[in-house]
Amino acid sequence: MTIIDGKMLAEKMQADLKLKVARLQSQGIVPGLLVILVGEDNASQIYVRNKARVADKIGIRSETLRLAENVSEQELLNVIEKYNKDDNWHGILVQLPLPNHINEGRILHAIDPKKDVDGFHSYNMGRLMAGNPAMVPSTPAGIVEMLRAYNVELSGKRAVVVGRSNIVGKPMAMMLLAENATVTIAHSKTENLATLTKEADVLVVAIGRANFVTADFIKSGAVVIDVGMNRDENGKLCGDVKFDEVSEVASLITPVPGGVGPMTITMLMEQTVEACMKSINNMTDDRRK
Ligand SMILES: NC(=O)C1=CN([C@@H]2O[C@H](COP(=O)(O)OP(=O)(O)OC[C@H]3O[C@@H](n4cnc5c(N)ncnc54)[C@H](OP(=O)(O)O)[C@@H]3O)[C@@H](O)[C@H]2O)C=CC1
Ligand SMILES: Nc1nc(=O)c2c([nH]1)NC[C@@H]1CN(c3ccc(C(=O)N[C@@H](CCC(=O)O)C(=O)O)cc3)C=[N+]21
Repeated sequence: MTIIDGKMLAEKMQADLKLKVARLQSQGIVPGLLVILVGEDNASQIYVRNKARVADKIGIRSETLRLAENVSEQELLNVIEKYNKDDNWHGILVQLPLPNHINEGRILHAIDPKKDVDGFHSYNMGRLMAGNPAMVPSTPAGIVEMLRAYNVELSGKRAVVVGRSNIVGKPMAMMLLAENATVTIAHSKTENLATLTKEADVLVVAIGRANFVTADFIKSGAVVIDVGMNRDENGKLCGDVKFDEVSEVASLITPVPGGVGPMTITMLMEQTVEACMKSINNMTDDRRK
């Protein structure tokens, strides 16, 4: 069994990105990422801090806009509109979850699809579904990168994705399909879940249930990707997969921490740089017109 080292792969990609950003900087261009955080959710605070740290390391200018828990939907929409128009910011990200009084869909739709570095706008979701992706969600994109780096064959293989959220499960299934895997999506209503997952050559678990997936869910030699970010009964960070026993059955497995998480952040940075480069090209195109 081999442990997929997401942290190391992420650091390697960050080093490449840093060079790319340095080249842009030498032309006087600095990619900018604006993160909007509403309220005081503990986990969100940590993720947002991690994003800012990685952005800084790569040379991306980032700012975290902190809004009060009770900010109105209209105020948040106004803020987004302001940054949509501001050419200094190439990426805009609204950290999820949002407080209940705010309609998440309405907020995500307000972000200019060109600046939607999370890939959550339905325009970008549609592009992914149509097989012509533009901005894509960073978690599944990072997983595809990891599978590629570890030479995991996907074409013709059985892939099972457990979880059907718009930010992980659904886009993950689309990306695996694009790699010619035979894809099944499972969720909380799925019957005989372990029988289904036992057929998977590649199993992606994104449900948010600490240590839910045990060795009896796993086909011998399967590749297991654990997206979960949970706290166990001792408050320790853990995934959706019981690592100790599943790693005995799997051929490749991601750990938590050090697996999917660092890749998520890195892909977000890559899309920010991408958005910046595209915006420059568009400006040049406009001048040519
Ligand atoms: N490492 C990273 O970069 C990231 C980690 N995460 C983590 O991944 C996990 C999932 O996140 P997210 O997709 O946003 O979560 P959501 O809560 O939005 O979705 C969870 C999904 O899991 C399904 N589910 C829940 N319980 C079960 C069960 N017992 N059996 C089968 N399916 C089940 C739900 O089914 P149904 O639809 O029927 O309710 C739902 O589709 C969380 O722990 C989150 O913190 C998330 C994003 C990035
Ligand atoms: N608009 C939006 N975009 C997101 O991408 C987004 C979001 N909202 N809301 C929440 C989820 C969750 N998420 C994680 C990112 C990094 C780690 C990460 O870096 N994890 C580290 C450990 C972190 C720690 O020590 O706590 C690791 O796995 O090694 C985890 C989870 C992004 N999300």
